[in-house]
Amino acid sequence: MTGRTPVSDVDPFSPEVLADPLPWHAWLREAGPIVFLERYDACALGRYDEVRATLTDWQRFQSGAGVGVANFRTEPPWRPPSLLLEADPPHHDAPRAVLSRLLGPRALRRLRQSWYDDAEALVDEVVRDGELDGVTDLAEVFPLRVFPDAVGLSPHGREHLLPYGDFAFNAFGPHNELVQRGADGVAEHAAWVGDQCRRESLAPGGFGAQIWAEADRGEITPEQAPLVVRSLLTAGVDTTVHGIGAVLHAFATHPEQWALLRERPERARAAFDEAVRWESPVQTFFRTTAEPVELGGERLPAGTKVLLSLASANRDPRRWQDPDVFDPGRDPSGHVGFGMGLHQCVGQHIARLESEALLTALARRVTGIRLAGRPVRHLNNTLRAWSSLPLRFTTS
Ligand code: HEM
Ligand SMILES: O=C(O)c1ccc(-c2ccccn2)cc1
Repeated sequence: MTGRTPVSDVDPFSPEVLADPLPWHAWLREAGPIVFLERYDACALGRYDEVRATLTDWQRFQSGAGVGVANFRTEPPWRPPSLLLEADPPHHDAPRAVLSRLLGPRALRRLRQSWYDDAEALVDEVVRDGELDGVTDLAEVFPLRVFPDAVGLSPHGREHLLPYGDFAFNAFGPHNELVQRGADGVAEHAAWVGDQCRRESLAPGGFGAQIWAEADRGEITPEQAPLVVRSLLTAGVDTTVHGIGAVLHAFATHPEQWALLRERPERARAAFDEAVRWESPVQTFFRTTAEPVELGGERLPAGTKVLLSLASANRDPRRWQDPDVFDPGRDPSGHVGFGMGLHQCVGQHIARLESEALLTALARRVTGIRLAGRPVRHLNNTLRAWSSLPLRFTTS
């Protein structure tokens, strides 16, 4: 690195930064277009333009060496790499085409009414005047009620899903205390997840069975099918739980916005995207340079790990007006909370439908939503999450 690139020994994965990353994001954006992180022998990008440009340049900034700190070329991954997330074209193409087809807007019209009904039922169950926990009573309950059924998973053992995903998202970071603490139980969670990916385990008609049917049609191979199912179980649970936690926290801290949502419940979808921009449930991940590249005025050798801070980019004042304001009335399109480009989240429509169904059911019944105590963070190397969100509801 030449002297021009600011060098930092900050640890973006330290408990202090994970608990409150905003000062780190502000420093990163102001330090320059690119910063060298001594501790991880990696570069870091915090500005919207550089993050977006890197995400949309899959040829030079690749995923095949892993999208975490670890470089799969030099150290073995903890599990067989994802056929989507940790793959580049051409290998990425067929698995991606399969999930794009199965998880696209057309496919979700089939689920819409039943997810709306399930959201109404859950709200009727838990919501009454008084207090509840937005995480343990709503954000963790609704996705785990509707998504495993849509995939076709066994009703037994679903408690493995959240800790498995939590470990997977921690594992994109360094082997710190969060990873070490999760390592003890992951084998049992991974065993259950792996078993659920077998054709025989999956209920007919679910996403899992549909993936196996795609293998029968030759769209992917039978060897790939279980790993494509595993992608849904890894990426499709913790993300939506914390996305819903984020939007509930956003409204609880902006009660005037809840009143506006009740007037126009069709705005629920846009409000969720604004919460994904504002909070960025997925904070960071990496790319690896495939060749020497120029970035931010610096020349990076091939094999350089580049940290992309989605959260910092989503609050970059160079791109967003009043970026730190949660404003469901703004146009959030272009946010990088679901990524951008080739690897952009293939499950984003699922996430939007889950959140929209729950928010719409709540908006119908809940006239006021406020914090009823101090929320408690759940620390993870990649995810921005709450472990507890005390809320007070008033109902109509
Ligand atoms: C609020 C919820 C969610 C957020 C914030 C989120 C975020 C993201 C992001 C940022 C990426 C890009 C990763 C990269 O570029 O390396 C991604 C990819 C992906 N997501 Fe999501 N996601 C969410 C929900 C889901 C759901 C519900 C599913 C499955 C049903 C899912 C499945 C995937 C898969 C398979 C990929 C890899 C796509 C590829 O590499 O082509 N995600 N997600
Ligand atoms: O295919 C998988 O197993 C998988 C897919 C996507 C993710 C992911 C990573 C970073 C940000 C959001 N999603 C994780 C796992």
